[in-house]
Amino acid sequence: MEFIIGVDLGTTSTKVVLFDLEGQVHGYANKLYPLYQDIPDMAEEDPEEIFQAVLEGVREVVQKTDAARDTIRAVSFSSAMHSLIALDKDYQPLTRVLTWADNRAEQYATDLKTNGIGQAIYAKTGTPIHPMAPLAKLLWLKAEKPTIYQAAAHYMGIKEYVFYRLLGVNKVDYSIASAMGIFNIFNLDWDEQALAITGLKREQLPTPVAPTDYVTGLKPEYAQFMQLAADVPFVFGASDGTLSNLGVNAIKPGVVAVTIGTSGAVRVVTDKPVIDPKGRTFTYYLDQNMWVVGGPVNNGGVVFRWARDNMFDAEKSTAKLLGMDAYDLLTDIAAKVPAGADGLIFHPYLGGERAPIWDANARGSFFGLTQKHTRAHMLRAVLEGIVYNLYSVTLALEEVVGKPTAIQATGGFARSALWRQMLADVFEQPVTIPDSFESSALGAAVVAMKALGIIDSYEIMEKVIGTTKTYQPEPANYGAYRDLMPIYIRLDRQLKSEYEAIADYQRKHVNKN
Ligand SMILES: Nc1ncnc2c1ncn2[C@@H]1O[C@H](COP(=O)(O)OP(=O)(O)O)[C@@H](O)[C@H]1O
Ligand SMILES: O=C(CO)[C@@H](O)[C@H](O)COP(=O)(O)O
Repeated sequence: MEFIIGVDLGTTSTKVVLFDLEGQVHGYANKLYPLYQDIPDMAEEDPEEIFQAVLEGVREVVQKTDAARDTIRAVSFSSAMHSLIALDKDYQPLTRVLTWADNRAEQYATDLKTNGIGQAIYAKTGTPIHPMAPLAKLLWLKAEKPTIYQAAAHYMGIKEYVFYRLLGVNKVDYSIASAMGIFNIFNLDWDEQALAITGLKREQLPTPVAPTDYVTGLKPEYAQFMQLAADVPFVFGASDGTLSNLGVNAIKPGVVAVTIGTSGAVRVVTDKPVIDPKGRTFTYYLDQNMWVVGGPVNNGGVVFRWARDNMFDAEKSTAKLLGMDAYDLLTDIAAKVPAGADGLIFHPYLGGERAPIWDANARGSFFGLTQKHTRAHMLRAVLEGIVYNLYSVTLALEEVVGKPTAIQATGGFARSALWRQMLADVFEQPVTIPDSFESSALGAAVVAMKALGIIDSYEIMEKVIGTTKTYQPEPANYGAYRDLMPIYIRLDRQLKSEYEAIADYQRKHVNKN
């Protein structure tokens, strides 16, 4: 039997999955690392920790399974988008990884929006103007970290860094490049205007290549450590979001992929870039004539993680004693509360928010608290709030690409039966979820199949997606959501004017160092 390894560089962990050529999973490793958020708006990762996670994850998967090293046809990559590392002339990092969740470049994104340059650049790059993107991060480095900016000979994202360390190449796939805010999606090259305003020379950036491009020449020490043949092809692959659409087979018109990982997103594939006159949606490259259009949210599973770590310490310890995953224990607790959390509404904007409100100053809140509400209600409201938010993104996306005909979902949230059902209930539409929810890693493996000529089109997804389950909306639940959703959306608008004030307060008074 032959295998392909799919590696997904996520925000808080790297997943390594061993697939056979039919898409069946034969091995899995998940290596966690911290997201450093020491001060408000900061969200960094350590490139070395991620590199080690890749080495150890691949080694574990190869060792644990009976995959002899010569049966591995390729290693292919998926990666979180928008990451940026500045490096010196010897390719030594001068910064940690600035991630999509890092909002420190907020002012530079706002300036671009107000002076009109932003809209012009968005129309060519397809990346919404926002601190998430390297475009704004570069302007922030230039203005606020001049020593680093002056010393930086190279800039790259985390996937490019991993490739550079493993194979000594400096290339970026079109998909990751198209999420940087400085890449012209119409000629698949760096955008001159974006280079001019950031002051970058194209030599400072990796060479753009197709996701199906690959290289060989793994450095001997890493080949030995990961127990891989030195000539195994490393396929560049693409971004996690675009690959996730491929991995859940949401590639036909109208089929929407909803992801809740650390972040979240709602996406649909189109045959050409779609530019929203209001600048609210992204268009990222997946393949020739395949573009992924959608809205990203900051506040996906990371908000459940916050609730677990800050409100449920005792339950975390109990879960540990019982040998259970704390998330499972917590979703059991939330399941005991009725749909709608007895009228408690939670806005999940702990990390500011991108789609649908595009406001980095947005902050979270509970609304409707009474004496009746318990921590269990708050927990259920947290899970519901994350889904309400994604539903509002879907409504906004409808304006740009039309109504969804089917919904496929994926991401860490899919481990919870309660959360899966909640998605179908809030959306009031059947939701299909593959049993194997590592859809970005599967997408990466399928890109490798195309790269190696094993398949010639992505039509194969129908077969390799494996077993799926469809969740039907439950009438006993969706009545509550129908009533609460309009209140959630109205509140959103009413709170808007206060977000800036509270965010300003926090920037001035909370953890200033
Ligand atoms: N058993 C579980 N039940 C519910 N949610 C879970 C469970 N395990 C993980 N999650 C959610 O999935 C999120 C991680 O998603 P995942 O897609 O694995 O991560 P990444 O964004 O790093 O790729 C966590 O923050 C958590 O909210
Ligand atoms: O934020 C986005 C895209 O805008 C995400 O697609 C990131 O790329 C991170 O993904 P996860 O780690 O949350 O899965």
